[in-house]
Amino acid sequence: MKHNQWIRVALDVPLAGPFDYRVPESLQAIKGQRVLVPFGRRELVGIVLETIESPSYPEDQVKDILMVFDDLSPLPQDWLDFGLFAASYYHRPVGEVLLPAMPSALRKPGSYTGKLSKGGPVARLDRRKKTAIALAPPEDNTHVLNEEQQEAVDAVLAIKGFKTVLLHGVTGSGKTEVYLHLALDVLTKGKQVLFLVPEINLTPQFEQALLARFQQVVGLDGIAVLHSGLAEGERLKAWVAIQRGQARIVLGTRMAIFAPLQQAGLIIVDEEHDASYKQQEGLRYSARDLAIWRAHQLDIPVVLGSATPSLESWQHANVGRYLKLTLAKRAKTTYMPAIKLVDTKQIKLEQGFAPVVLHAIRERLERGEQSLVFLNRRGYAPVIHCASCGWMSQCPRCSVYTVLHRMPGHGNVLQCHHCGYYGRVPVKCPDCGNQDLEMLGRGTQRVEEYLQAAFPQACVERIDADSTRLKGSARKLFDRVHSGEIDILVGTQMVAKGHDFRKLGLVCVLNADAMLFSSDFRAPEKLFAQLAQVSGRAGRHVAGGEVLIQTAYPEQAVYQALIRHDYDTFANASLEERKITHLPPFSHQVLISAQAKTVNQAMQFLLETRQLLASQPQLSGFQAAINMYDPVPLRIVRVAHVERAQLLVESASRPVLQAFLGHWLPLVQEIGKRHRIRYFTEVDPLEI
Ligand SMILES: Nc1ncnc2c1ncn2[C@@H]1O[C@H](COP(=O)(O)OP(=O)(O)OP(=O)(O)O)[C@@H](O)[C@H]1O
Ligand SMILES: [Zn+2]
Repeated sequence: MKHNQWIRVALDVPLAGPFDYRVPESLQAIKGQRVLVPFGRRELVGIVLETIESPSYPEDQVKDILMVFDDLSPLPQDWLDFGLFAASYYHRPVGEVLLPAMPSALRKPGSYTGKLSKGGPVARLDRRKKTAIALAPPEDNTHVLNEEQQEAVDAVLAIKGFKTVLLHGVTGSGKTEVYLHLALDVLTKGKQVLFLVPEINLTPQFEQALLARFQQVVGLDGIAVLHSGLAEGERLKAWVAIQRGQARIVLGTRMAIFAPLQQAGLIIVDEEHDASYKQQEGLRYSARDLAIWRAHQLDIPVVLGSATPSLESWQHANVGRYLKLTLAKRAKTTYMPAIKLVDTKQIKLEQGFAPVVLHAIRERLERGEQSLVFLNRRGYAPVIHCASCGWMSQCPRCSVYTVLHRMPGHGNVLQCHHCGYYGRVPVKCPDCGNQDLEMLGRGTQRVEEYLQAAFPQACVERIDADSTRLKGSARKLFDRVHSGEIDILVGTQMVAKGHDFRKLGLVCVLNADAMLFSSDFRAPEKLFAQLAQVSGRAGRHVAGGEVLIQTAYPEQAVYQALIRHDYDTFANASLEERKITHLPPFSHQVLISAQAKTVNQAMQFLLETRQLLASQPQLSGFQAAINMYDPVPLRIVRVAHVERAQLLVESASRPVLQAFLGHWLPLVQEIGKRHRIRYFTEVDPLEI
């Protein structure tokens, strides 16, 4: 047999490639294997994409690969194809998709070369003593499915091959139980289940449920968890178990969509509407959208679950492209919580609280029930201000205010939520010398402090990005909520979704209006989802759940739909508006965001790229079908001394938009090089 001499390799470098190499006689390299190659002055790990007849540049310039790693079986063809699809859809080099998907130990040259490598990371992992001790599985509370749940399970099990299912179940309707029943069926057929959740904080709750239900079926090593909070070794262990087919259930956040599954039978995407499925840097992918492509590729069903589906998914279900299944009732209490609007125009607030809200918290305390105070703003106060001259605490690097934080042991600091800047709190106004600086507004820290003072007998805790910075601290806090130890919980969106708190009777929402007048066309959709989710934490196990939303605009449609628990009407009306205004899901969008020293430079670059549509003959065919908006500065124009502007491109047809990008983006890249400007491309942006 002829020695296959030439291979094409995916490398994690920001260049288009292709990268071709020679395989010396002494080595064998096949598709899907990882290889060590020289690249410039460095050595890199790459993935063999294919063997080729001849390289795409002169043979004498082609270098030899240095090593082949065969400590794992080659990555499967369908995994490579999946990466190639994602790369082409999001217009990124394939190496930037495939390599970052893997644990770093498998793509670092250092883990295979040098004295300490000892046969590479997989061998080291295998040699390590198996420490997994079979603990008794956690208590399982399997439920007999109610009628709605049973119908949903039956409908999914009847599917042959690929189908997207939208499971629209109100909060607390028992979607998890449906997922678990589906998973059991798939596992008994010997297939794998991929289970995506939006947030790391939700993984322990689901991991417990999966262990309880399936540890006997698949063994302790049969469940692998993948998320960005894992230590490197844990991530490697999970990856190896998945690629070897030992892990039967893969639970993870968005990154888990790139798991090298061996025999997948079902993909589940819980809280499919959640923006956390969108990666906001590097490869800006949507794990929800990729899950649908992956299921299609593997010819298996994919279940998207939500109480408040994204309007994209809702529209697909309305026209019959997705199978819509509904859970209209709560599983335990059968009652939805009563949602009431507290009109703040009429009343004087006490530290941001309406008297009825404080009264309601007191009542729940007396009954031994928990209350959740939801406020999407962390820190102590959003800004400090001088009443005599109007000075405000502005970030020196960004066009935003710095937020006052109380740092235990460090006193007060001003912190920028955009660039990470820290500064001292001035003792007097830097402009006029006035010594009475005021705090404006309130964040979670200030609310926590006030509630503790107002209810000294209660256990008040705060869950937000600050209180959970240390590894494991979020889990501890959530455990304390579940155990009932915490009486009043103050939290940001971290606590709003997915959690099944048993003793929580009351939810209070403080600053909902902040999102009401955003320029983003998705703002009402997001607000409805967020409020419905946080409301859904109330009264899941006890009757009499109540939600109090403080607002100065109770007549707004989004609030009116919310108090009636009427997602359907809200979603359909929103879709009508989107249709008239040609917005997604009735059009498809791509965003180019440019960053420069001055916003003018960024705008100039975008204007030039915009003009290509009219000036380049090869783009003229697209003029009728592509709509380009005027470039605009971002709402927060400067972050860390960099100014930003964006250009939105739109088309009614996804394939036309994709074809256009294929022609246009290489020209954009040339202009970018000429202007020496940093920019990124985002297909299907969620925030505009
Ligand atoms: N058939 C059933 N009978 C009784 N209780 C059930 C049944 N199914 C589920 N439950 C219980 O109902 C509660 C809510 O279920 P679950 O957390 O799955 O809701 P969910 O639909 O995921 O809600 P959310 O969208 O708010 O996350 C859980 O405590 C669960 O154990
Ligand atoms: Zn800043």
